Amino acid sequence: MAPNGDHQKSTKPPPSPSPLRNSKFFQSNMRILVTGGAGFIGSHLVDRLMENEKNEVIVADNYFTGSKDNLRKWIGHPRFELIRHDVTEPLLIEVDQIYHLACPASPIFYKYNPVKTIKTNVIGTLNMLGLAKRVGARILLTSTSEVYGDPLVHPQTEDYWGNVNPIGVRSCYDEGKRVAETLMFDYHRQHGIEIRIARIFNTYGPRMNIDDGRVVSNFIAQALRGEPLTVQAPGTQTRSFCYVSDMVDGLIRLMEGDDTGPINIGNPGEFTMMELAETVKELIDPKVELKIVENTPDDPRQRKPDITKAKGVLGWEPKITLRQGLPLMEEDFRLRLGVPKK
Ligand SMILES: NC(=O)c1ccc[n+]([C@@H]2O[C@H](COP(=O)([O-])OP(=O)(O)OC[C@H]3O[C@@H](n4cnc5c(N)ncnc54)[C@H](O)[C@@H]3O)[C@@H](O)[C@H]2O)c1
Ligand SMILES: O=C(O)[C@H]1O[C@H](OP(=O)(O)OP(=O)(O)OC[C@H]2O[C@@H](n3ccc(=O)[nH]c3=O)[C@H](O)[C@@H]2O)[C@H](O)[C@@H](O)[C@@H]1O
Repeated sequence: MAPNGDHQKSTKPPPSPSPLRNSKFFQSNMRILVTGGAGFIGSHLVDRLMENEKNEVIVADNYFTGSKDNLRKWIGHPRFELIRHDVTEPLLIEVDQIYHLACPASPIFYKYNPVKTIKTNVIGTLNMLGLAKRVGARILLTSTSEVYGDPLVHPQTEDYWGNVNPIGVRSCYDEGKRVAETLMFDYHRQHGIEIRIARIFNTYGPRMNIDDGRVVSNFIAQALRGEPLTVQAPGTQTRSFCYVSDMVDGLIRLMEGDDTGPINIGNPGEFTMMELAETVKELIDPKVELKIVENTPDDPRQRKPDITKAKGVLGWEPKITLRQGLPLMEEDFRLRLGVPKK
């Protein structure tokens, strides 16, 4: 073998660079983890994040209440990865931002296995904070208006500490989220982690599980099936409903802004459950009946966000009213239930 390799000279042209060199994969400059990204809000958030060609998105989800179907348009995309992962176990990856959504959100699901729900909120958030600390990522927690419990202040401002039953059937969720918020601030103060906390108020829209159990999805599915709308007693309890595209916009603004929060993100339009049922009835099927059924323990009697802080700090306010949002959700439910509009 000649050491100078002269006789090895080839007449072949040099190989062309790997096609990956020009692929979008290598241009990405923000790697974002979305835990719970196969769920309702998470999948809409992923859609929005993927619109930006500079983002690479990784979803970690255990599919308890979410589904791969919600992400089907991204599976196989070079800037997208989907991992079956339970956040109660540590996750070792390299990311720049973490949107931490993983947690069952519908009361029927979070009460199904309350010990698992509290583990998800506490150990899951601890694991994601550990990841944020190790790689220096900014982390956003989707907390909830349930941290205000059955509120004695109305509408709720962020400085209200809440009225929460620590030993009730909802505590795995509302106390779990309160501990998650505490952990976020302790990691921020002790380790300098960049944190963001959103207190989300009832959000609705396409892709909610049809049998999710939450009130808007229940009423729409019931109206389309011609079943009575189950208004839980007394029917005078209120909620304020935010359309999912407004919610995603608020979450991204919070992540990109400078304020740690907590910040209320929700639509201040407040309705009694009876008013919601009447609106769904009017829009979908005026012949459908309303049925008063028994309520569940500790159901908050009123809930409405004060969004002064979101307006001032994030320049955010919702754009879609309930009457505009319900038909968009109806359209999606009709498609999935196979009930065409007459
Ligand atoms: N939708 C709302 O009205 C609302 C209101 C307040 C707060 N939030 C919060 O927003 C987040 C998303 O809510 P959503 O309405 O999209 O609910 P969802 O149930 O549709 O989504 C939750 C997702 O988290 C996943 N998940 C649950 N436990 C997990 C675990 N241990 N490990 C990994 N993945 C897990 C589920 O499979 C699902 O994909 C939740 O944190 C919820 O508490 C939602
Ligand atoms: O926004 C929030 O912070 C929280 O709101 C909801 O919890 P909740 O408001 O109890 O949600 P629903 O189960 O949709 O109930 C809303 C109201 O509708 C009533 N309801 C529910 C279902 C039904 O069929 N009929 C009915 O009247 C309930 O009694 C309750 O008063 C979500 O499920 C939580 O994930 C979220 O964190």
